[in-house]
Amino acid sequence: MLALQKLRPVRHPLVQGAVPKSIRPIPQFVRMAASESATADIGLSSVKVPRVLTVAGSDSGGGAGIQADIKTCAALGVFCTTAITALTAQNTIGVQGIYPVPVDFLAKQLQSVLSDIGADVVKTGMLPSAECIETLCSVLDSFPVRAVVVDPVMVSTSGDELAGAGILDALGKKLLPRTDVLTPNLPEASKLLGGASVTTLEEMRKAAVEIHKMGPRYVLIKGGHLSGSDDMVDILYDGSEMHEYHASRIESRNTHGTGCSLASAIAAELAKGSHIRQAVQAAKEYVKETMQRSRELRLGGGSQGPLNHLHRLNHWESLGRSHFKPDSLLLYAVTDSSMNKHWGRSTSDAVKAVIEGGATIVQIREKEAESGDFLKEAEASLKVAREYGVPLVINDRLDIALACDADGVHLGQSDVPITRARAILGPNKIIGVSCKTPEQAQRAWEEGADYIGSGGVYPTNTKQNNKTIGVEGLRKVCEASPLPVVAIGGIKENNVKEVMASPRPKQLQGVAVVSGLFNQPDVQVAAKHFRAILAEALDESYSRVL
Ligand SMILES: Nc1ncnc2c1ncn2[C@@H]1O[C@H](COP(=O)(O)OP(=O)(O)O)[C@@H](O)[C@H]1O
Ligand SMILES: Cc1ncc(COP(=O)(O)O)c(N)n1
Ligand SMILES: [Mg+2]
Repeated sequence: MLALQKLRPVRHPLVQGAVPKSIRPIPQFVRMAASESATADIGLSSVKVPRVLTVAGSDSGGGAGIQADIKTCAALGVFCTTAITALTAQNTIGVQGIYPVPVDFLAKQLQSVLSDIGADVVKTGMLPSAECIETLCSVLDSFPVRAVVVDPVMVSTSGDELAGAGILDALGKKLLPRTDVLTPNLPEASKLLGGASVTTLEEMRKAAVEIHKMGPRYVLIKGGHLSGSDDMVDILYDGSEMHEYHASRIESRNTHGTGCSLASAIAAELAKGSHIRQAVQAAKEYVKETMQRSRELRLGGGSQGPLNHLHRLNHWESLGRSHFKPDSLLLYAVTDSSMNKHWGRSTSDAVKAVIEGGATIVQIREKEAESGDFLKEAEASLKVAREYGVPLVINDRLDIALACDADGVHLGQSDVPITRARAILGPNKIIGVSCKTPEQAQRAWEEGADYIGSGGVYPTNTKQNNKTIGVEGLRKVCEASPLPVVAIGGIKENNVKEVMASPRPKQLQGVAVVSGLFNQPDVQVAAKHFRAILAEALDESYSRVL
């Protein structure tokens, strides 16, 4: 039984002297306030849940605004109430419309929450007008809270204006003196300083000192807009000391709402009782982890994708690929009909033998055959692969892949664009892409590929004028995106271990082999050899880790 905590008397405007008519509370609030003390009298225990009230705009796209605040608070174990200042129509492309909420209705929302549930910390986001700021300040005077975190949202990451002219004056005169933590991004810091340049670390430090003079107890200048820097550093200034919070830049299209999420995470940590510097550190960690876990999220077609705030509760990235398992890239058999003809076997026989030897995925690759023959070969091979439950993809030819309902397709850089292939094949087919460079890998990921084939790692004669990238080039491609990677090009029994040696990029899943499997008298035995060598290579790296 929780010890009955002495409930703070509800400080209600009616007992606090005159309150401007525009925000005089409606009588029933008085009853609700009284009921809280009634509960205390009959001894009901109550768990003291940390509470944040967010006063911000609604982002229809779900990534920023009160949506980001609610999810961030939920992820951090804090109860979040809301007072909506504006509705916005926005998505991953930008802001298409803003509808400010009438300020008297903003006042009603604030009173409803603060006169009943109350708040430990208030966090503000989009405040579209000076009247909105004045209304908030009046209510804060009547319902004081432990801390006020202000994210001075004026320009969204997508570059859209989110606050009307004239709010700077109200912000400076009314809200900043009531602010405990102010969290401007670089464009917002510049706006607060009348357009001064805030684009370097040194200028961030100077801005923190100048903005601190406007009244906030702490200023946190966020460095997410630092261009050309791999260090996403934020600077916290308390009037005497500067504290820097560093993080490596995370390459991701999903950065919408990062600022809102950082500020609401700070508010949540303060509500849980952290000191400001601990709160900022914890919030920075949360945003970094959330960005990392959101990289693979693909929602919307614009460049401003949302974060997966509740990534600790769900693992969408694996859901997104239920049709494809990265470890199926372990031994990737690429058929070659001329080799199979040379050894007197059909492609489907070769497919059966290589799967029985341990191949984990098969690619039917035909550069010469007529479409009709290619389709027949693909259908016969697919039938075999389906019997063993091994995925089978078609090289280059989207039409053949569609015609035989293959499990997917493998595209070269000059083939049908990934987005078109995805639009045609749908979300449940496998799309692999050949990539030689980090840029190609980044693009493959952003456009929705499931895996990357990278090489040629070694010189090969199964593909004409194929630039060799070496193990180093392979690793650069691996590290450029979260996509699983299979190494290809001149892979033989005697160099598999070099390719798979540890420390190995976590994206590298296996090797693709052509002549090492099919220019052999016995395909099944060849596949078994590759599987044995891979097992040693993986075991070695595992044992080395141990
Ligand atoms: N690409 C990135 N990689 C790592 N951290 C980032 C990245 N972009 C922003 N951040 C961090 O996210 C937080 C929000 O910063 P920022 O994006 O500048 O705010 P806003 O969303 O208001 O523009 C800061 O802690 C910043 O350092
Ligand atoms: C309703 C609303 N509030 C805030 C932001 C800023 O979000 P960000 O700058 O992180 O994209 C936004 N885009 N929409
Ligand atoms: Mg941002």
